[in-house]
Amino acid sequence: MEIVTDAYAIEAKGLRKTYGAHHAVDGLDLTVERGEVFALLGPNGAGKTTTVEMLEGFRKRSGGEVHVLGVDPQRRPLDWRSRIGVVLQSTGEFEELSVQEVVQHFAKYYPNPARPDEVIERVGLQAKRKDRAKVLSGGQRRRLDVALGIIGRPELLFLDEPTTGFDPQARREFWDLIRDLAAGGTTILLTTHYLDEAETLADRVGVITRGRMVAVATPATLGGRGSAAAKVRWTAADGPQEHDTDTPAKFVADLVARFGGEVPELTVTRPSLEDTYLSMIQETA
Ligand SMILES: Nc1ncnc2c1ncn2[C@@H]1O[C@H](COP(=O)(O)OP(=O)(O)OP(=O)(O)O)[C@@H](O)[C@H]1O
Repeated sequence: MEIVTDAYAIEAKGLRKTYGAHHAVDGLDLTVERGEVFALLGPNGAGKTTTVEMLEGFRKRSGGEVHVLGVDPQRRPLDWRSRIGVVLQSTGEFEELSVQEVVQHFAKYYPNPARPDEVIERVGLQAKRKDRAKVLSGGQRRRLDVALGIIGRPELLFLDEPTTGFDPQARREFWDLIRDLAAGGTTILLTTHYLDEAETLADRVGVITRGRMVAVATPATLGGRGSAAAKVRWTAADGPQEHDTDTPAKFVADLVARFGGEVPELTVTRPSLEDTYLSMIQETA
């Protein structure tokens, strides 16, 4: 089927990458709407980075059709590259330059860059402006990577495991930054192993196993999660109790009536995104 070129930020059909006999990406389909935040999930070695690097134009595909902002990424025209921001899994360049110098240097590659000082502040590195890149901690280095990804005001931002090594507060601050960018209309494709990150940030998630997209849904509905039975837990005279039900409100109302008031240690839960993801991965393994 012919791809309609400019309707989506990303459209890939039957995407393939083989290394010798190994099918790292094996006929993967992916559509990302403009303005959407899309998270790619999947176990180690599933093919997420290979997919993202083919979409960025850094790796040649072995097969399939791809359009990113209406362009075949393998062509990588200059004006297209300036519309895209990339945060790779790890970078180790420019060790001797200061944070400010690195960001200023990268700003020069773009026709309409953001102000370097503003970007440094947005990623929370203002106190480290004058420090050389090589003395930054792992999490600070990652923030610098993110700064370089957004300095060109990209329409589409690729983030490969962006918050690995972040402390909890830095992760929250990063999430705020991503929400800001998304609110400003930036399309974002990220890979992550943190299910809470996917749940908080993503409009939709896609699960990749063995080079194939096995599910695409909103975080709330992945794997039938939205309609899964609720688990009610409480403590009775003879110890902890639990019960699975499709009608938790009615079940809890009956419990309250039975107890004649408060039910000790009452909780009602649905499967977390992590529960759903893990059972999905086991099924397709
Ligand atoms: N240059 C390469 N040569 C040969 N095999 C490769 C190459 N790059 C990746 N692979 C293989 O392709 C598969 C997919 O790797 P990829 O890095 O895309 O996985 P991933 O889903 O990003 O994993 P992770 O979550 O660990 O980052 C793996 O089996 C990997 O060993």
